[in-house]
Amino acid sequence: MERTLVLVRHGQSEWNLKNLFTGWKDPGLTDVGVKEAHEAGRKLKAEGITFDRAFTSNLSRAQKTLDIILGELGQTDLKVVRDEALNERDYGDLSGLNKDEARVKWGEEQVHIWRRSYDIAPPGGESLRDTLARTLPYYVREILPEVMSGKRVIVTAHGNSLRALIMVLEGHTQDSIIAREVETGVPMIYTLGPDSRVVSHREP
Ligand SMILES: O=C(O)[C@H](O)COP(=O)(O)O
Repeated sequence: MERTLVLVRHGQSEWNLKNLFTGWKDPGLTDVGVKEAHEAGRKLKAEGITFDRAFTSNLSRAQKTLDIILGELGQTDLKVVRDEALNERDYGDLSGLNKDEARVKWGEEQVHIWRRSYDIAPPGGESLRDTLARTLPYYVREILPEVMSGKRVIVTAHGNSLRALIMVLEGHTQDSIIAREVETGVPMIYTLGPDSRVVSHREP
């Protein structure tokens, strides 16, 4: 049985372009972000992949990315499930601040720890562990059963909500997840085995 799960980080957002911490804030896609989403859809089409189920967050950049991908696949009628469990990591007090200015204020190392560590939360926000604590139960409860029943599933979400899921899917440790970057608009195609573990992963 085919068990396909595709994860896509939204295309470039207005705040990615401005280099601002975004988290639960809701900026739209830039023109580049829209292009990246079309490109993601075209890549999936070239792979011959269509979907039976689609999940996204409560934030417009991920929703719009999904709409564009489904448009490229001729699947605009597919029902989309939106849930804040898939939202970006809450960046707390950093939300809206410039990432370079934050490095000047708090130092390169501290900002990197807030952005990439597993268990150190930015002030007033969520660590990756906190993010995992909401994305993983949602994945197990809502998404995984669909994949395991042979439905082809797409999830469009965010750099850190996806890093949380990827940590489990790719079997990263708290150390190895630090270096796992997720690019905007690049489809990550996973095939799962009968025990729900990943047997293959590619990024066309
Ligand atoms: O929320 C944000 O600012 C970005 O989408 C992801 O941020 P990061 O690259 O700092 O993890």
